[in-house]
Amino acid sequence: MSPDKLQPLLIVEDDLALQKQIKWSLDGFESVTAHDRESAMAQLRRHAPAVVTMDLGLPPDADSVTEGFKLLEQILGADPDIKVIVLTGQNDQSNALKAVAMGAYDFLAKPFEPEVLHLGVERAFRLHQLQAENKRLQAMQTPDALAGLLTRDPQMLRVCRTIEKVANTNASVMLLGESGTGKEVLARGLHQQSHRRNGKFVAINCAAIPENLLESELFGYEKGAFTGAAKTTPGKIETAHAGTLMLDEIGDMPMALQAKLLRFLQERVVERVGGRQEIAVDVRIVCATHQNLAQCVKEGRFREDLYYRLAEIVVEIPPLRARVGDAALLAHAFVRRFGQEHRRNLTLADDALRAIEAHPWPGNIRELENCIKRATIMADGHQITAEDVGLAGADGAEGDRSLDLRVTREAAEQRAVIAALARADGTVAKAADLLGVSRPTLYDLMHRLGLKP
Ligand SMILES: Nc1ncnc2c1ncn2[C@@H]1O[C@H](COP(=O)(O)OP(=O)(O)OP(=O)(O)O)[C@@H](O)[C@H]1O
Repeated sequence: MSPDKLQPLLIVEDDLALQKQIKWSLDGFESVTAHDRESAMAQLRRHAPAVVTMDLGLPPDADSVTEGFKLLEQILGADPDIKVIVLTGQNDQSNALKAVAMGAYDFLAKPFEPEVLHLGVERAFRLHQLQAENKRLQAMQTPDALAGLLTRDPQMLRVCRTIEKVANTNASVMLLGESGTGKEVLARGLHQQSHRRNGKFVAINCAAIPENLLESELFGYEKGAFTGAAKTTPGKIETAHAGTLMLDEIGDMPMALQAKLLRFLQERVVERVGGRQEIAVDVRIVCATHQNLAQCVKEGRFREDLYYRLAEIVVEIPPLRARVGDAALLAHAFVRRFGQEHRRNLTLADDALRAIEAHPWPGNIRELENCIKRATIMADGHQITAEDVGLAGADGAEGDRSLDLRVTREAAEQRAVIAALARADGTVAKAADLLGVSRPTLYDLMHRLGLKP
């Protein structure tokens, strides 16, 4: 099923005779029409066209191009992938060029040959379809370095894409997410994906180390710098030279050390405790926290200047309860992993799956992992039951986000397909049964939604 078959052409033209003529010359395409900016935007919301042809001179002032340019801006603001073909007056090349500079796909001077218009529209549809296909394919892939990270949730897949995109830059990355959401997995993935960095991945948990030791852990110390400093020891920053340093729970870093870290980020040199020599270090910093750092800044518990140094790219990681279908997907994977470890062939019973899907998982993936580990030990037979996972049912009521029927319908379809595939552990025939559709229909849906089994 091609999405462009569902996405029509929108013809915006205030001269009704000309509108008819354009529609007629493009009768091979499914089309809808509009005569001014307001009706064009209403049609855009209703039909999500892939291609738009538009006149620049639109009412209330059809002799000027003001409304046309406003409309062009609004269309591309709503969806930059829409291909807009601008129809201009005979000697209006400057406006045509301005439209293209604003992002229009092409222009055509009136009066135009119907065949030329037909060809332009056809090419625009083809390009739109190719780009959409490309996007779908990209969205389907979790980057190799993140191969251990399981997800089918669109928001989490976007997080993976961001990690992949920023990997080969030097930008500092801040990972924000609840405990157990996979911040360390992502930080390691970022490091592995970064081909420029052939040094080590070094992680330090700022909350787990007593304040007086954190400085020497980070910056290292010279022999004799303090009692017990028996030999010169490089710090974590130095150890991560040419690699990546992960500062976990950065929100817990004491103020005095925040100042020292800021100095390092500005000057990119470290001085070991008790040392006088400045050592240049090239390191990519990834920090993570479950705290609301912006709030910590407001409350004066975290330095604002350090925050901006660290937060060049901020990545928000959704909690497990907000990821569509991931609880079941991960549960199946953990059952396989722990089953193999214990040499047992185990599967999840339906009641266990339903309990897993309904649970809010405050401890996120780590909690789920532990829960399945325990359940694989508790299970008597080949099936893990709801009792083995030890979860009380909960209702997963959700807030309603959008009232746009098309968007809501598509979102509902996507959630149902992802959830069915997850519950069926990727078996398409079983997922089709759960959804009450045929297998080919499900394949079509998966293709359209960019989902793999
Ligand atoms: N998407 C995922 N697929 C598979 N395993 C995952 C995924 N996300 C996290 N895990 C696993 O869950 C556990 C917790 O992940 P991780 O330590 O990265 O979380 P975290 O956010 O850094 O937690 P904390 O804030 O408590 O340090 C790890 O064992 C990790 O391998």
